[in-house]
Amino acid sequence: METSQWKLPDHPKLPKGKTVAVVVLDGWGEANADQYNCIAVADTPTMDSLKQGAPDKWRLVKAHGTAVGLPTEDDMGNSEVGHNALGAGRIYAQGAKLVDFALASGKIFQGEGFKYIEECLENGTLHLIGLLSDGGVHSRLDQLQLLLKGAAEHGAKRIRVHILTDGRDVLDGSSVGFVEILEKDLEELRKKGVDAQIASGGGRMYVTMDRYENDWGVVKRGWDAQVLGEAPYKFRSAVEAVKKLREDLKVSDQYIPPFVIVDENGKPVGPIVDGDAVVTINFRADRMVMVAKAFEYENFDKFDRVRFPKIRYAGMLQYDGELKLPSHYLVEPPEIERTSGEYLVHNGIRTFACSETVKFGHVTFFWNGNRSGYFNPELEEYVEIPSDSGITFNVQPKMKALEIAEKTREVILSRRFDQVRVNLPNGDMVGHTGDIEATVVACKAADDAVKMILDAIEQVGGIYVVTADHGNAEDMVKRNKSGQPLLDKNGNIQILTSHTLQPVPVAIGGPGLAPGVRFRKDVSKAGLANVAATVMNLHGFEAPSDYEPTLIEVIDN
Ligand SMILES: O=C(O)[C@H](O)COP(=O)(O)O
Ligand SMILES: [Mn+2]
Ligand SMILES: [Mn+2]
Repeated sequence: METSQWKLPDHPKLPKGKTVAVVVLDGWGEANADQYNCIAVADTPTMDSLKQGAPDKWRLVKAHGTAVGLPTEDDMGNSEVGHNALGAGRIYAQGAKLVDFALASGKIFQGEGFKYIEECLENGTLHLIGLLSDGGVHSRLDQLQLLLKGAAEHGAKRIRVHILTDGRDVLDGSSVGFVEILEKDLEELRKKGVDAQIASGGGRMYVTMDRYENDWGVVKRGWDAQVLGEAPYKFRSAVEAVKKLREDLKVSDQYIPPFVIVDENGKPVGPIVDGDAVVTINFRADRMVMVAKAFEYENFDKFDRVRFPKIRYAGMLQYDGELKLPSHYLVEPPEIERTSGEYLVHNGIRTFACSETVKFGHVTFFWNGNRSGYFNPELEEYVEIPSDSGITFNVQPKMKALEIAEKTREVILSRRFDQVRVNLPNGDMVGHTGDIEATVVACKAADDAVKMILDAIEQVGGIYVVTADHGNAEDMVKRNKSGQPLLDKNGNIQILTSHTLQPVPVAIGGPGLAPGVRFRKDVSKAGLANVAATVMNLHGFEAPSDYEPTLIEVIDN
């Protein structure tokens, strides 16, 4: 786009030059207070005081389902679609939906990506690697089932599936059932003469699915099992593997150690070798970028791959548009362009973004439409506070909230930036562990961090926008349709480790907020995508006309 096309019109009423802090509390939804609502249980005076501003300065917006480009209203929100919507200001059909379309129409098998791997199907093995659940956040089992069927119809003679068990976007313990369903499908394929089997597995948080280069050891464990056929545990069947490892090691689905499936002679059934095809079946980007690098890059120094087989590799989607990674993929990713961050930088807004490693890409990569890197390094600075690695965050529920807030405060007080954007991960990362007590501590830590940031905004006469990307910590129990907690067969409540369908708050304020600014009453169906235009207004600009409408209006006093 030409420089002149990036120019945003001045807002008729709102001034420029105010520091705007945009704070995203990850996994912070709104729900009725009870003992499983960790936000309500926690001491959160700052967020409570923002709520007092309703309806003019505090409101709820939708953060799940079609409001963020997901297939149905039963789809919970997630960080990718949430931050995409917050940053892009428009609703894009997201990966989950695009893959559904491509499979339903059969176009997936006509595209460049499938044609590329198809060449290996005659003589090589097709390996499918990915998250095995119906969570719909990173992947979906029904999509894998359709891909398996279609691949066999298009000539795959030997298929190996490398599973990653979930328990994070779905209930812990549900992985056994998903493996059983997959095994049935593979058996059907075998009856049709396709040599199809599960070859390896492991829990998603311990094997393969690391993100933002927090811990390459995770990807290495996956590589060893999937490519080299080496793992500390060997089983004849994946159902047995998952059941036994859960029981013997007392681990949850997310943390099952790597295992390989072996034949009657103890030989791994499916290492990846020269001439094979590999497809990573997840549509979501963040936790696939690292493994994609391992499969795609000739020069790679993150761990010793031992063997780098000559394969044809494709992603379900292209995971990083800037790096063009991977170079082959089955489905075109959403083309998220002209994000608010890019516009604002073109209009001279000096931008700072910060989180700790586990969410760093959320306020940079996802915010900017799945694009890594700066738009203009002279105007932007992105700071990553290193996360602890190798731990589950219930043992450190405060995570790096204090460090993020301190850095943000320092940057606000320096007045070097016009927009200061942060993600506070606690409610989400600790919520995913299912540890209710720790999640309460996490929510308080996030609230403390918000306070520090708002205090700094107060000092510089700035403006704040506090919001969240989807729910998590506000509901930690699986419920029936009438909202009652569900019990398992032993009478214990079923802990909900996943996100929720709840709306999230948006709060505005600060001494720099022009008098007369308040939330409009006429955008009742607002979602996260309405936040971008709102933030642009607070910087003194009108949003582009195709953006979702702003949430605010200015009343003449
Ligand atoms: O990747 C994860 O950790 C979960 O599947 C979703 O969490 P996020 O969408 O908040 O990152
Ligand atoms: Mn999130
Ligand atoms: Mn999450």
